[in-house]
Amino acid sequence: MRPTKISIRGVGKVFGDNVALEKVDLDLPENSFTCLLGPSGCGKSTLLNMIAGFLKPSSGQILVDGKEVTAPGADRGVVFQEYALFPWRTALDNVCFGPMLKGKSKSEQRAIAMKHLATVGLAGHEQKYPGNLSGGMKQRVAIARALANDPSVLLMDEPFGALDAQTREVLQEEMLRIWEQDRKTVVFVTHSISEAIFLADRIVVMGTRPGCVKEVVDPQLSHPRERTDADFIALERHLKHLVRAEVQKLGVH
Ligand SMILES: Nc1ncnc2c1ncn2[C@@H]1O[C@H](COP(=O)(O)OP(=O)(O)OP(=O)(O)O)[C@@H](O)[C@H]1O
Repeated sequence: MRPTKISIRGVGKVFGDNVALEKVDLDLPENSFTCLLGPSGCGKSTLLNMIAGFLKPSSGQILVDGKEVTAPGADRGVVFQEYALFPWRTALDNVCFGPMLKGKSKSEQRAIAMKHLATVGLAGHEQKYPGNLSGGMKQRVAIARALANDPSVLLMDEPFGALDAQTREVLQEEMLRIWEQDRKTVVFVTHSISEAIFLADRIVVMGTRPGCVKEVVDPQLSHPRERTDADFIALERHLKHLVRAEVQKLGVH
């Protein structure tokens, strides 16, 4: 049994009279790759933002390494769907930003940034500005930027949601390679059932009204996972059924 890295204990979140999440209990082991899957509005981003420390739970608590999360911290790197890069800084300078805030020297910043840009396949593109990078490349920079702080937890909110299908599959493979190399604890929000099965060793299916954990599935499939394998398809069918039931609860068909 791996030690628990992130412990979510009886967590609820209300926004005014909207109960976004109710009584969420989850223990995520160290080095695990968890996907939060579920229909729009079930509270995936809210849960991720609470782990990140951007939002506070209305009830319950979230612990990382046994310590309650009360604010954002460098131990938790975050990657959003909308790249969130500084357009006026080169790829290199975007990635240098975290190490700079940590007080690293210019040469250290550069060495760290070069290393992580190479990890995400962007060696040779360091001096390009975000405006001259494709969506996939921008997201690679965003991942490198998160990795440059050497967080032990990587929180990703639909990071590949804005990419075309082909680029998305390539980045999913890259993400697994990075995770296998680095073994961070990853929490990854997605709408895509196939993305969740491809990536995760734990899939948390969330339900709606109020947002909650509906089922936790640990795909026992070896990597690399093939989307055309019978086991992959069987799990896809099961998850589709679960998610569809939640969508139908919302009256959105
Ligand atoms: N800052 C906020 N203020 C008020 N309500 C909010 C806020 N953030 C989220 N909510 C509400 O909380 C609920 C959960 O939203 P959340 O964005 O976490 O869901 P989600 O599963 O991530 O959805 P999506 O897949 O569409 O991104 C929704 O009803 C949403 O309207």
